Order: sequence, then C-alpha cells, then structure tokens
Amino acid sequence: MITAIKQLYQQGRIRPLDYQFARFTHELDHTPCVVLVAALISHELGRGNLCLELNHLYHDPLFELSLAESNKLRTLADIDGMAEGPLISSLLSSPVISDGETNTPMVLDGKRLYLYRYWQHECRVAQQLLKGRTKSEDLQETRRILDRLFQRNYVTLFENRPDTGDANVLQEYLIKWLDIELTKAIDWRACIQTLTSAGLPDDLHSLDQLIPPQYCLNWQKTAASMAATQPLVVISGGPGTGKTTTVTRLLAMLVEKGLNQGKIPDIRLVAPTGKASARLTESIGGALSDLHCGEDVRDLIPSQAGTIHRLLGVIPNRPEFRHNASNPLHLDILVVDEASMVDLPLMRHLLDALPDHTQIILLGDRDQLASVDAGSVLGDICSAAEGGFSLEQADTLEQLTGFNFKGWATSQSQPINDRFCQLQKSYRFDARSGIGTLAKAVNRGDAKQIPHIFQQSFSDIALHPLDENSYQQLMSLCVQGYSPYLQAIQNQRDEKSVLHAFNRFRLLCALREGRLGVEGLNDRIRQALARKNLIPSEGLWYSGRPVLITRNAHDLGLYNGDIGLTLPDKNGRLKVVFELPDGSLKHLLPSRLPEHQTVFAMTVHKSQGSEFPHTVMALPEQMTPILTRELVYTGITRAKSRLDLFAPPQILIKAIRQKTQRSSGLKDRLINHAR
Ligand SMILES: Nc1ncnc2c1ncn2[C@@H]1O[C@H](COP(=O)(O)OP(=O)(O)OP(=O)(O)O)[C@@H](O)[C@H]1O
Repeated sequence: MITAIKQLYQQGRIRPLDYQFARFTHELDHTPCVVLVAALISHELGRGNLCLELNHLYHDPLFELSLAESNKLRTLADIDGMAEGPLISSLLSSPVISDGETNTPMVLDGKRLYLYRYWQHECRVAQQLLKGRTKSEDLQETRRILDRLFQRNYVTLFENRPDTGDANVLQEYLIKWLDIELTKAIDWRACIQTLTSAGLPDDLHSLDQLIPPQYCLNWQKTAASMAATQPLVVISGGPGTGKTTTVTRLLAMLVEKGLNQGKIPDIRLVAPTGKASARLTESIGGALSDLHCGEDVRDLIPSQAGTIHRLLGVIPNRPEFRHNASNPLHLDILVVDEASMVDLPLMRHLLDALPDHTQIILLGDRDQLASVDAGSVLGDICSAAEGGFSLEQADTLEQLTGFNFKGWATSQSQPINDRFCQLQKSYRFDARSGIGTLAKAVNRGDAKQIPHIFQQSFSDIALHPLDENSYQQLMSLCVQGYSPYLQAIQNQRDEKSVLHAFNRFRLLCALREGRLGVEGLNDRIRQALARKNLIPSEGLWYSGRPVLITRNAHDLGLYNGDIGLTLPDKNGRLKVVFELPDGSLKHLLPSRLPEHQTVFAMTVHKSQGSEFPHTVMALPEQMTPILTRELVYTGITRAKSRLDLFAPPQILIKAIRQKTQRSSGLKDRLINHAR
C-alpha cells in the first residue's frame, strides 16, 4: 500500500504531506487499510474536510482518482468486500487509531476518522458552543429597552413613501418596513389611508394602533432578544440584512442592563482579517449614531474593531497564542464578525481563551465560502440550529417582542436552536436590485432562473458571455474602473482619497493561474493601463501599483488579505501605504513588505470581508472543482451597486449547481451534545 501511495505522491496527485503521514503511519502499522486511511485523512484535510467519512472509503473516488484507480486501491487495502463492522474493528485494533480515549495519531469517532488534533478541536468547539445556561432576567425591563431601541422609524417611513396610488405597492411597502407577519389581521384600507394622507411623520403614529407589535415579526429584534438570556448568539444573514445594526442595538441593550445593575461590561469587537475589522469599525460607527439610548450607554460600546489574532496575542513563529485557557482574556462580551471565515482551529483557540462568563455573539453569512483552512464552523452551527426554538424560548421571545413564536417552536428542539437567528430581509438591495435578486437565486441553487434574471431590465447587473470581444470589454471596464484612483495620484490628491478611490472598483476571479486567473489578468490590466499612460509599462515598483499581502506579518501589523497602494512620499520615494483598521495610515518601503502580489485582480477567496461599489467577476472557461455556488454567491455579494459578470453561461450554471459539502462532525455533536 505504501508503494502505491508513494507513486501517487511522485505523480503529483497527492501532497508530500499526505505521503509523509502515510509513511509515518506505515512505520507503526503495516496494515494496508490503516496506511490508506492515513493518506486519505491528510488529503481530505487539505481539501478543507475535518474528517474522513467511512462510507467515502467504499463508494467515492479516492484522492479524486478515477473509479478504476480507486477500486484498485480498495483491493490493495483489502476493504473491497469488507463489511463496515469488521472494517471498524480492524481500524480500532491498530496502534495508531483509537476511539479518542487514548492519544493516538488518528481517532475513529463513530463512522468518522480524524487526525487526533482536529478531533480534539471539534469536540472542544462543540463543548464551548453549548456551555453556559440560559440566564433568568427581568424580561419586562429588557422589553422596555428593546422596544425603545427597535422603535419604528416613522420619519424614514414617511420620507420613502412610494409615490403611487397602487394599494398593493403601498401594502407591500408597509409589510416590508414594519415587518408585518400577520397580514390578514390588518385593516389595510385604514393603514393605507393613514400612510397616504400623512402630512408629517408624526401623523403616522396612528399606525401604532392599527398595526400592533403582536402582528409584527422583527427578526433583528428577535436576535437581540436572544442575547438577553443566552450566553451565545449566532446571527447569520446575507449582505445588508442588518447584522451590524442588530448587534449595535443588542450591545446597547446589554450595556444598559449592565449599567442598571451597576456593572460596566467590557466589550470587544473582532473579525478574522484586518480588512473585515476595518469594515466592521466603519459600519458600527454608522449604526452607533442611530441608537435610541443614553450617551453613557453609547460611550461604552466600542467603535473600533480589531483582528482575532491581535486579540489573542500572536507569539512569533509559534502556532499558539498568548491568551489561552490558562491565561484567559478579560472581557464580558465578544462580537465576532465574518465568522464564516474562521476555521476550526482558530475558533477553538478563541473560545478557549474566553472566561466562562463571556457572552459570545457570532455574526456572519452562512452561505458564503467556508474558511480557507479546514472546517465550516459557522455553516455547521447554522445547520445544526435551524430546526426551531424550544417552547421555553418561544415563550421568552414572545415576552420580549410581543410576537407569538409558537409556529417557530418545536418540542424536538436542541439547546443550540435557541442560540441561532437567521436574518432574511435585505435593507440594502431593494426589489429593483438585480444584485439582490441574483444573489437569492444563486443561493437557492436556482440555476434555471439565472438567464432570465439577466434578461430582465435590471440596471445594476450584466452578464457578458466570454469571447475575444468581451475579453476586450473586460479590459476596458478595468481601465475605466481603475482610472479614477490613478488620476487622483497624478492630481496629487491626499493618500486616503486615493486609497478610497481604488476601493471603489475591483476585478474578482476564481483562479490564480491562466488567462482568466489573477496572474494573467493582472498582466493584461497592467498593459492596458500602461497603454493609456496611467502607469509605466516597465519596472516592478511604480506609483499606483496595488499590492495584496499574502502572509501574516504580525510584527508589521499586516495580515494576509491587506491591500496597500504604492505612492510617492514628499521626496518622491515610493512607499506602500496601508489604511489600518483604526483609520491610520502605515507607510512601508517596498523592500520591507512581507510576501505580496499585485492586485488589480484578486481571487474571490481573498475578497471575503470586503465590498466594492463596482465589482467585476470573471469565471474561467472550463469547469473546475473550485467553482462552487458559495464562490459565485460570495463574488456577487461583494458588489454594492454594480456587478459585471464575465462567464460562459453554462459554466455559471454548473458552478451554481456545485454546492460545497465539507465533512465534519460538528453539526452532529451540537445536536447530540456529544463529548
Ligand atoms: N430594520 C432596518 N430598517 C431600515 N434600515 C435598516 C434596518 N436594518 C438595517 N438597515 C440599513 O441597511 C443597511 C445595511 O445594514 P447593516 O450594515 O447593519 O447590514 P449588514 O448585514 O451588517 O451588512 P454587511 O454584511 O454587508 O456588512 C444600513 O444602511 C442600515 O442602516
């Protein structure tokens, strides 16, 4: 078996690491099936899977080989006709595999095989997510605070009234903005009359009686209500569904309750990357100014977010952090934004470093690409938790919001269900937005709808089938999109304005290599910009060169994914300028930069946590395993106002049909409260 694995390595079909682990295993146990599973577990980890499902051994292609090649390996490993029971016994009799009770390189937990370390991470994360009990609180006091924080905004409702006499449009408008759920119970004639005849926002207050709170289901308020009693709240929602708005109000509620009890909570906001934390800082700033609370409460909500690595304290060249279970952080409430980007090991380190009493709020979009490294923690939590609230939680939520949640409750509910809330409604994209419509269809996997959506008259999206003509068009769009920041440099505008102008446009692609990958596109865009005399055609470093950091450099405060621009200082010397999460600028000589690359084009993976007013996405001409529904959805939702998609329609459709499934036992552990 080890010879066959070695051959795969020599043919470049598995990673050196996979072969090394199989060889290490082989030194301790020659049993062919044990050596095979060692190589397979390592290989699966490389593909983002946390474990190897035993049935994969029987049915699927192994190492993505052909079925014939896979069957040959099965024969070599003697697992061909072997029933599952004997296979499990045979694996467990190996000195390198245990059920987790002893420390062995691999663990067989039920029908899942893990590397010991990842099995431990998974068990620990599940334990930490389930720990802590529901707090009993003064629900009346909390309700009063929540009602104030989530009060109706009649000024906005008044100012944005549709200019129409169409009763259906007006009714839809009220339903959306007042979160009306029980539509049949409402006197619509009276409501519409009130809406259309109002001369001032204050005239709309009669809607308080016509549409009482028990008819309205505001999921944002529901999410905040959960935090009143739960030690952990997970809030998932697509772009613009109000995660930041909700978490800001939720924090205001917790701070106000704390102050009423004479406690000042210590709150921290973090995100996995510098870019994502900068964006959180920016949007929290906006949401803070809109809060209905006292100044004392507002002042205690942090307006700055940082990175998880910084919070935990990186120790140079070591995988562990300064803060851990034996040296925990001092904080009462932790908000983690863009939680979909957090991989399992990092989530474990983070949860381990929190004291028992810390309340955790995880925010993210479960439909986005999973973390680059192994696991899909947020996705697993969300799918474990989506079955409906417990009856007790439904009762608590009714007391806190006024809405009857019986229809959302079940007696089969698990504890994790009471800690999860999905926000559905986007407040950013309106009904006329192509971006929102497209993102929803992609998410549903509704590939057939996609061509129709592009044929409708949405002004914010366009699909360009890929041919030589459209490739030229792609280049022209890039020249158009990047000209403003290059002109801003020529006009000697200040550095922040130049950086902001650069961030208004971005080209995203799926792959690194090839004509439609980062490398090919970066070269072509540079040539196209040089032809317009916007940048020089020669030389590695030039004014305007955008660079993407590709490796964390904690000593410099720069992280994988950070983007800087090369700009001349007042002596004409080129420096790369980065805007840090706190808004300050960092200047570095090109020679001091950690690993980096040019970034006119970047991968969708690297764009996670960022948004651009105008996003262009180019998909390759051939199908590859990297092209998935999550990748297309993540790319689309980076666009704030305009999306140009360059893709062969059949590739787009195939990609949307390819949904990522990462093997993991976290969901089952959360449901079954295992280990
Ligand atoms: N309930 C609401 N009513 C009206 N407007 C809202 C509501 N919730 C959010 N918004 C507005 O929608 C926009 C997006 O909200 P927010 O930034 O909180 O969403 P988000 O989910 O955090 O978005 P992203 O994931 O893209 O950062 C903001 O302009 C915000 O003011």
